[in-house]
Amino acid sequence: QSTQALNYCVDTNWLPYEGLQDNRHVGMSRDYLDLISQYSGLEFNLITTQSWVESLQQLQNGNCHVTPFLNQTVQRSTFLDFSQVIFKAPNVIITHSEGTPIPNLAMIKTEKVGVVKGYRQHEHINKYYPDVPIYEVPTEQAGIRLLAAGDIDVMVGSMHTIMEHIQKNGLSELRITGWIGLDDELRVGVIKEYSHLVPAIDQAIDQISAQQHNDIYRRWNNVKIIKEVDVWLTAKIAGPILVLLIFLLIRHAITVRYRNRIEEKNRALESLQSALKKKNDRLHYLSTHDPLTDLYNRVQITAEAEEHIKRKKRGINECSLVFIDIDDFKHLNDYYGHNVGDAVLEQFAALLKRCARETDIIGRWGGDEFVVLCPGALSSEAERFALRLQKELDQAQFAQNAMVSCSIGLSEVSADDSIDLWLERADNAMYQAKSAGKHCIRAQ
Ligand SMILES: Nc1nc2c(ncn2[C@@H]2O[C@H](COP(=O)(O)OP(=O)(O)OP(=O)(O)O)[C@@H](O)[C@H]2O)c(=O)[nH]1
Repeated sequence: QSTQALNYCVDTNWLPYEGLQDNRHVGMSRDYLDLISQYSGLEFNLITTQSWVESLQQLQNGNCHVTPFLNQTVQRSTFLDFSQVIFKAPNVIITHSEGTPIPNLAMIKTEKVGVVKGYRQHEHINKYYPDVPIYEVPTEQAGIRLLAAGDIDVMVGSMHTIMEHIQKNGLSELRITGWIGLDDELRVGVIKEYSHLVPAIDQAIDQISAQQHNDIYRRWNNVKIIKEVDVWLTAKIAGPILVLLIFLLIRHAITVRYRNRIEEKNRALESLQSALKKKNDRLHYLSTHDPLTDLYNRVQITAEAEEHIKRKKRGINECSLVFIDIDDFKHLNDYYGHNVGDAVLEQFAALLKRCARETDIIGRWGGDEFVVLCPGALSSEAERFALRLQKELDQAQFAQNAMVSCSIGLSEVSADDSIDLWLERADNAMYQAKSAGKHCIRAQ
């Protein structure tokens, strides 16, 4: 093993084979050179250049002693000796997917073919296809872009590096359509002055295992770039969908918020409506009922009586009116007090309800006066009710054991009646009862 240090140059832009990134040597040739150094003991110092053409010049003028990954050509053999082949891959033809696919260089007539300046495909085409019009490009990447832009018709290059450029630049419109009849057979090139080192390099290459070859290939030809392109494409498709989704989510959230608010307001409105209905019902009740006894008031009794006069006029049915006045109520009030008077009025109303039929209409006319309308009843039937009432009253027990009696006037509705006349007759009858000593019944 030798410990000799050698300067080396590389192609600056030929990934995944090799390239310079931040003036550091990267790519497959970097891994191979490390293994060769490890197995041969040779040391390699990178001389940075701006391009492959400059690297070739440095090799020609002796500043660079070695280049790790290049094809052997007649011209290059004039100043370099070559190791055995380290890596092999086809050189391919690339066209635009919309153009005619070109499987080999013999098919080319007038198409402009891009070839990287200084690459050995130049020598190959000149030698075997002298009529093909060559268009020199500075790098494979530049050539690929010119092809995508339609400035050249065909590009030739190394399969792996070309694929890397296509994927990296997202140029999915380009296709590999053929083979130029040439393979990359990449070797270490050593300038003539150091050609005695070639056997040591060959021995080192022999020691590189199949597994190590595989690992290097995989490391530099993985699908990382494709994944990046996929991510970009996915973002392009998913971006608008995401924006739309966010818009729909925001709209949904706003709609839900407003719907909740409206529902809240509706609930408040419903509760207000229900409270209003209760109040209206209460108002209606108060306008038709007496609050102390819960019986109909004078207004409602009058309306009901008028209805029965109309029915009588139409000959539908009879109706009798029972006018009731509690006897000596003033005295009861004076003796027991107004509260007891109220209690007696309530108890009297309850007694009326008990004695009356379900169809009878009972009301408080005012003060200690009550009216019962007995639909369908003739005066005689109304009298039976009045007698039942007097009897119940005699047996009833009132607050403070107060003695309560009443005078009752009856009148049957006639077809000529007005409400005043009908009431007047009943009232007169009641006064007759009073005049007769109270606690009795009279009819008119
Ligand atoms: N406690 C109470 N007393 C009332 C109410 N409304 C009227 N009164 C009283 O009832 C009494 C009615 O008396 P009057 O109509 O003068 O006659 P009376 O004492 O019953 O005598 P007669 O009718 O001749 O039997 C009055 O003193 C009224 O003040 C009431 O809601 N509660």
